[in-house]
Amino acid sequence: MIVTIDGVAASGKSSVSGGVARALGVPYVSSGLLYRAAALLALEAGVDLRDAPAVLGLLEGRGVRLEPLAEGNRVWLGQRELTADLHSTRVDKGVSAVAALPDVRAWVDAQLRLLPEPFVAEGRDMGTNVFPQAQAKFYLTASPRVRAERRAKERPEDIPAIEAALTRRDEADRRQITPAADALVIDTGPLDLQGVIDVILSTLPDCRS
Ligand SMILES: Nc1ncnc2c1ncn2[C@@H]1O[C@H](COP(=O)(O)OP(=O)(O)O)[C@@H](O)[C@H]1O
Ligand SMILES: Nc1ccn([C@H]2C[C@H](O)[C@@H](COP(=O)(O)OP(=O)(O)O)O2)c(=O)n1
Repeated sequence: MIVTIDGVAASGKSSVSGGVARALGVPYVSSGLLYRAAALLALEAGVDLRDAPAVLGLLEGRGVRLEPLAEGNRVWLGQRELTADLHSTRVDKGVSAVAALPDVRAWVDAQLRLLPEPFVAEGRDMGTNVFPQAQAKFYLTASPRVRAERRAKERPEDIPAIEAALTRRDEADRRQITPAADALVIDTGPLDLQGVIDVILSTLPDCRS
């Protein structure tokens, strides 16, 4: 069983996926962390974020691995854990450039398709491109202001700066942010986290374990 939860930046994908996955008793898979790892490695190596062969070389040559645990995803570079470094403002700024590279997307997709079912997968194109066969698909939205207010609790910048950066990233990611035709689109603006999780679980009665 695969459930996909896609959506725009800071719409609640990873928190909601974690809650849904816990309720189902399965792991969740945070695909964006692999794009974030690609950006972090390129930034650390001083590689141009648009240089596909160089970025791919960093990913393939150095053993980047996603560990999709039920309690939270971790990313490893050999023995070094990258997880804590993946949500910095500089990675936020650089990640769309590496995510636009078709070779990097193909590498991420291949990693994800190797994972054993069942799981909840979250990102941008889980329901459209990576797991079109998923049993249930959701797409989370919220206005840039609502998302910025949520993110302001996790980032040092103020709400207008975060809102501007989110809007820029929506624009940069626009190719990847089309909901699957068979996804249920949920505006999370009026809902709290548990409210979103409950909407999803209420449509999944047969998938509960
Ligand atoms: N429906 C919601 N109501 C209030 N806060 C939320 C909601 N969904 C997510 N959040 C909070 O917003 C922030 C961004 O959520 P996150 O799951 O990281 O989003 P994404 O994975 O889409 O970037 C987190 O601090 C999270 O707790
Ligand atoms: N399946 C995916 C997941 C993420 N991406 C890209 C788009 C985003 O700008 C970055 C980071 O994604 P992530 O889900 O971690 O970012 P947010 O938490 O939504 O801010 O990666 C993608 O292109 N395809």
